[in-house]
Amino acid sequence: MKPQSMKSGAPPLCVLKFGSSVLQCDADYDAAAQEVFRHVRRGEKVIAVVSALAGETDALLAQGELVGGNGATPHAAMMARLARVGELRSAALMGLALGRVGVRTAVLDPHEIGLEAEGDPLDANLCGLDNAAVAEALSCHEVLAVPGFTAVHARFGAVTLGRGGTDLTAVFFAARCGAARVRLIKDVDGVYAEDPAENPQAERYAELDYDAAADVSAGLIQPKAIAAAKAANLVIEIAAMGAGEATRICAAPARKAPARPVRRLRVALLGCGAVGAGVLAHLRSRPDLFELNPVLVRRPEARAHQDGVRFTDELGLALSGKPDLVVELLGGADHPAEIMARALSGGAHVVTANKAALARHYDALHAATREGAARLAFSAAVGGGTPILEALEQRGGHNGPVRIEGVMNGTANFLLDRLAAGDAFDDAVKEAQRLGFAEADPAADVDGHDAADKLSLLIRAAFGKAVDPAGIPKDSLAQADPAAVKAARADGLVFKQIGVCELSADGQVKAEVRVRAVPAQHPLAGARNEENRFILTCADHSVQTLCGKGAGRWPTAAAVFADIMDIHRGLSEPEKMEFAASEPSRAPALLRA
Ligand SMILES: NC(=O)c1ccc[n+]([C@@H]2O[C@H](COP(=O)([O-])OP(=O)(O)OC[C@H]3O[C@@H](n4cnc5c(N)ncnc54)[C@H](O)[C@@H]3O)[C@@H](O)[C@H]2O)c1
Ligand SMILES: N[C@@H](CCO)C(=O)O
Repeated sequence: MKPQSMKSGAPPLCVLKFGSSVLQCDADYDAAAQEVFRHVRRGEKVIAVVSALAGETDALLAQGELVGGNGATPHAAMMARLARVGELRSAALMGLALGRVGVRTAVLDPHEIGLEAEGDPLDANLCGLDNAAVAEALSCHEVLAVPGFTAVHARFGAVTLGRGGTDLTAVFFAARCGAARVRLIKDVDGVYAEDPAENPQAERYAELDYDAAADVSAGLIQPKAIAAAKAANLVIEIAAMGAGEATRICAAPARKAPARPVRRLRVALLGCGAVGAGVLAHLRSRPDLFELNPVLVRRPEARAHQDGVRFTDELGLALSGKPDLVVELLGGADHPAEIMARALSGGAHVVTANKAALARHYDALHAATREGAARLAFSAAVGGGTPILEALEQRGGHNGPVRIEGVMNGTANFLLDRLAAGDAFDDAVKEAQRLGFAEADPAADVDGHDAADKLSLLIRAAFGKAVDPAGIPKDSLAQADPAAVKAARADGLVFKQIGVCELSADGQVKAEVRVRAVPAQHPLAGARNEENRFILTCADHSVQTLCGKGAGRWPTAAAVFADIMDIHRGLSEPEKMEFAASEPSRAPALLRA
């Protein structure tokens, strides 16, 4: 296979393959989306190659056998058409799961990207890909989700690539598109000398060469995929969902990985509202990694029983037993800041989405991280599921950002959209509250305070300067005339709440939150509903635009949980830190003492 790199200067491309061993039920698409999001927030573009849900291909083949076999030999090409249905469905489900998080995703079937195969209809080999179609999809989406296992055949139409063929699809995409990484995600954390299900003492490889991998990984990796990787001199990683470490299959002698028991972190979750409930669901999906303290809520008696989850209204109980990690999702500013500072100086790591507390108590919280040698992570505090803080970290240093302009409050954007559609202001506010976008006091959204808090965090991250959010001039949406907002459409204008901050050559920072009409072609004009959009301008005049869902349970919980997983990986897998150093930068909001 001849690699054809994506355009130079483009973000690194990563191919992730999700096999049936990690797609056991519908809820697993959520975990897979979280895994994809982890790479997206590092600034990578992702091709997600998916298998069918576990058991689905067998069920389809059995059905085909019953209908077309039954004493006769079923028609191979017909069987291939039937067998691929599970993957087509799975790619669409993956797209839906990513859409919930707010990651811009294209789902394309083989005929839409010229993915061609030749040979036996049930055991075909890949031979062609329309690189331009892939590049186009990735130019306006962060993720391209494609079905594995199936391709287009000149004679038979649709064919399949043999059992385990999704591995081959992933390797083929990586080789043809010049991916920086191809990771096959399995239900084991790498390749072992023997099947660890049969021998729990079996040793895991850190690295091994293609031929040795083909010998020991029968049943785990499709042999055709290993051969294709060898021919393309491509490193394949075999890893578990959420893991940092992987077995690397490459042209290197075999090397075993040191045994490293996975550490379960004790987590104190404070707050179980719009965001907290989403984070609780994520934490509960990984009982192997997290042990939950009683969750802090206002009315524990009103909580429906959830297996294994206890609720409390006592802060002391929620923080009992020296938790490793405190997740603060209460809202408010001063009280949560006090709780976080105490936890940090006591050595617990903290993850929060609370921009109000961070903007007001930034220095005190950072002093506490140093005191307790703990980490404070807050990716969700700006942009919700839009990784703007990560992008700033990645673009830091010489020629870093000098101007940031954006739609950074999802509720305000939602309200302006509703006004433009003719809805009444109060009804629109109620709807934003129902959807979990608005702050406990929606005046924070309406009057620009929330956007000002976010600007102050962006200014810290981009320019390293302290700006009091109270001193940032702001317009209130309440002053916008609903009739004018609605009428603007006819003139090709769209009203937006826009936050801007700019660093001048003499080191001064200017910031403001304005409600103004912009032309429909303006890059911020297209932000719909709770979407956030940011335009970063760097000192070298390069411009980057980021989009995503800026508010709501799932996008925000995804960012919070991604911070939690980063902390877990950092604590459990020291080797990962070395590994990460050669990768694009990690979450910026992850501060280390
Ligand atoms: N909702 C979003 O889209 C979003 C996005 C990004 C950041 N955030 C931030 O995340 C945090 C949580 O937001 P949310 O939307 O989930 O708010 P929410 O009001 O839905 O949830 C907060 C929960 O904490 C509980 N709580 C507050 N104080 C408490 C106390 N002293 N004891 C026990 N329970 C208490 C509340 O009863 C509520 O259930 C806020 O800081 C918010 O600014 C929210
Ligand atoms: N209320 C905030 C939540 C996300 O920070 C918003 O609507 O943007």
